[in-house]
Amino acid sequence: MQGGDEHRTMDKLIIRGGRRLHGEVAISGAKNAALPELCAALLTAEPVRFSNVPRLQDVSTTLKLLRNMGAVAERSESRPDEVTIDAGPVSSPEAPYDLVKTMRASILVLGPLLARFGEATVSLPGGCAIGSRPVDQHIKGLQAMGAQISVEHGYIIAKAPKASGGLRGARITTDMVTVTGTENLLMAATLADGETVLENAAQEPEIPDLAEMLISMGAKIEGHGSSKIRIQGVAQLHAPRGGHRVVPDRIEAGTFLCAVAAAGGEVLLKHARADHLDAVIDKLREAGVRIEAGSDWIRVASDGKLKAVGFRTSEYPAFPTDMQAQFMALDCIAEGTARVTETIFENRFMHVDELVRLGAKIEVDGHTAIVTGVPQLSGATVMATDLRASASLVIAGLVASGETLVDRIYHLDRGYDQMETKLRALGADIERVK
Ligand SMILES: CC(=O)N[C@H]1[C@@H](OP(=O)(O)OP(=O)(O)OC[C@H]2O[C@@H](n3ccc(=O)[nH]c3=O)[C@H](O)[C@@H]2O)O[C@H](CO)[C@@H](O)[C@@H]1O
Ligand SMILES: C=C(OP(=O)(O)O)C(=O)O
Repeated sequence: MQGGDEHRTMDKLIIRGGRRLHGEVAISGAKNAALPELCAALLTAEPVRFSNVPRLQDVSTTLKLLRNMGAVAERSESRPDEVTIDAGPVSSPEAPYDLVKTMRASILVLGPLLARFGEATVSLPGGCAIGSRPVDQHIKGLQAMGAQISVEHGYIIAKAPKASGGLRGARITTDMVTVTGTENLLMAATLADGETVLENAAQEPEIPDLAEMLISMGAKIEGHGSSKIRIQGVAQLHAPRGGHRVVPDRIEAGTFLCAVAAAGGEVLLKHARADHLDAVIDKLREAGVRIEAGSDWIRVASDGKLKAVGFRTSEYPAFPTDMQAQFMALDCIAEGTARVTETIFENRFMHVDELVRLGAKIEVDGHTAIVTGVPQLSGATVMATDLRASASLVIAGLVASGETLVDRIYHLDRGYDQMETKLRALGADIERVK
């Protein structure tokens, strides 16, 4: 899937490897919480204030999408982590292909639009480098709530007219655990008539964060953070009193942990939630990385000498698929052999060929990659293929000898808030070139 403004699509990163990382880095708000939460502002006619919103291309795309529908969506100039969305004036509950194609999370407007306006027309999200990513479970769940849904000319056309009672509560068991599917149905259910029970719900920390925001808007929700969420629909929602603060990004934090583990050094991650990263931290410790943590900080220290550690991605609280590529970069330079199995997405090993260009030894057999550590990677030109693949190549570049040029970093800009600036402040030799 493509992403990024025209002027940034050509940007590249040049990394000269071999520097240790030292100092402090502030972790930003979570992309995967901010995106559904910005969409949740569609559920009320009152202006919603957000803080700790990361500066990401995906956030800009979401704001653009909301404005396209008639909302007033602005980032504060004086406090750039603050965003206000006034969906009062929304006149056109439509998400066109041009905006949706760059970001799969735009499907998250479907539930809120249908719940508040009784209709929504949302383009099917485009294909993506990590697998086919259908949205059948979102559609199935909304149909169970009484929506009439058809797919015409690439658009999901959904109707649940208020005059005929709108959405109604239902018991929904999704075929698999789906993060954005759970979020879409959760948001839709807040304004449905009666009780909705979501079984097999996703438990990723971004879901309780969204649920807490919805509760502060007047929604009645129980069980969020477990696999069974119960929602009693209410007639209308208001803006969260005092605004909503986006939870810290556990994947950005995990990426910095891996960067320090690989490059060596000692770094304090501020505003980072170790309790959302248990599986990753366990594996890092197994690899020989030293980690201490408090309620909102993590300290990581590494001498760069790592043991290869195998892992298997799965739903939260197990090892996240969004950390698979970054951790694989560590295994590439560790001692021994590791078995990495991807169970969430069908095609999420696109970084393998690029890591191999840097000298890594990896064999892929179906959903499993066997990684044999090598003593040293060597810099080369590589191409980012998706968001986390890009981060994996940056980590590899930090330890490779000589110069690594990472092309197509618009993928990185979708989901990392000023990654190269943060790395440079820690001592990395990294620069963005146009
Ligand atoms: C914006 C956001 O939060 N993105 C995250 C979200 O993506 P996203 O919510 O898209 O991922 P899902 O949890 O929905 O996908 C899990 C699996 O279910 C399949 N599936 C999903 C829905 C559906 O209707 N039908 C279906 O077959 C998918 O193809 C995939 O194989 O969770 C993923 C899994 O943790 C993360 O990698 C993404 O970073
Ligand atoms: C796959 C990811 O995001 P998205 O669902 O937005 O494509 C990700 O954050 O790694």
